[in-house]
Amino acid sequence: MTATTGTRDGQIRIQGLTKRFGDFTAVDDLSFDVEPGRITGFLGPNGAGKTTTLRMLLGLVRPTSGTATIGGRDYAQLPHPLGTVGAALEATNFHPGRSGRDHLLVLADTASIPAARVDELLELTGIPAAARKRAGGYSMGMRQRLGLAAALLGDPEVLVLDEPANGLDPEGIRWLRGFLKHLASQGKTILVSSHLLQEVAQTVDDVVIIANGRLVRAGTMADLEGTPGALVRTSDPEALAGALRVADVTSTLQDDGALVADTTDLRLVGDVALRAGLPVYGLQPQRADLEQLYFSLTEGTNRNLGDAAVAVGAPTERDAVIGEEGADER
Ligand SMILES: Nc1ncnc2c1ncn2[C@@H]1O[C@H](COP(=O)(O)OP(=O)(O)OP(=O)(O)O)[C@@H](O)[C@H]1O
Repeated sequence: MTATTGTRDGQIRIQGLTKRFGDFTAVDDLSFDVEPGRITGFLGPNGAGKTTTLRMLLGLVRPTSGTATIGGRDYAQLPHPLGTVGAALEATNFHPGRSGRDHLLVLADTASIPAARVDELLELTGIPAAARKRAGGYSMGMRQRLGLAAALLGDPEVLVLDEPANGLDPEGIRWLRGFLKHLASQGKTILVSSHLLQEVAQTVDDVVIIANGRLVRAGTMADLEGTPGALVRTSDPEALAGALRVADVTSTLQDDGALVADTTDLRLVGDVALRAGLPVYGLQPQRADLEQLYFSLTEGTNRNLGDAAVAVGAPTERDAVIGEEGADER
């Protein structure tokens, strides 16, 4: 593959990317861009093809067709891979007898990165003391932080993180959010996968949603959430809709009888109702129901599980699947 034209430094460009395993198409003609200085959520149900896409981007799996480039180059063509892209694909199992710090020191040494950088990153990821203990007893959250520190060793302009919030407690998720926002504010390109839109909704600027290996939505989080409105309940919603129209506010009647006015000005809606002599039983800001929206975009597309399992969110067979990967890639 050759360099793609029209891409900027640090921009990820996925174009017509396809991966077939035998008869099975895991990633199907996928195209999207990921921009520097922004956090992009890469979303899809279990088995949608996120990890396979990330592995192609990182040169770990060969695409059947299409390209996945960073700053216009394939991973294999990057002159300084560690300084260009850092990745944490899954919470790695570190050598149990070695400390996390020693693990990073080995990685740093092979890339001629000074040891001081390791300690700097352990501070940044909040594990300076814990990382001196044997990795055998590390929690999932601890392994996630260590994986993040490893990804940042070469101070890369692009960061690719597969389900980084897995295993983090609420405080850890909050910390991760702030940390990623800080890195994005430095101009880094950050691609974060998750199978839950709500988990990343407060973190990401952009979203790329895939299902069955295909793109179903790409855009800003703000666009996905839509324009916020005001949800109002009254005795005669039709009459209130008419009164709002006179005040230049359009509204939509929901199935449950509530009216959603196309404005964030709750006071205006209350005043209009008062002037129309209508009682207000409830008045609140209305935002998109992200869970419902995400479900409607990806409904029934979990390819790792049967339909019943999708409905109850049962654990996945991903580990077994990933274990098989080597066979195909030899
Ligand atoms: N080596 C392989 N051989 C055969 N099928 C594979 C292989 N690797 C992945 N798959 C299939 O490709 C699909 C996509 O898997 P992938 O791990 O990329 O999904 P994902 O979106 O990352 O899901 P998860 O959230 O569970 O990690 C899965 O349904 C899986 O069964």
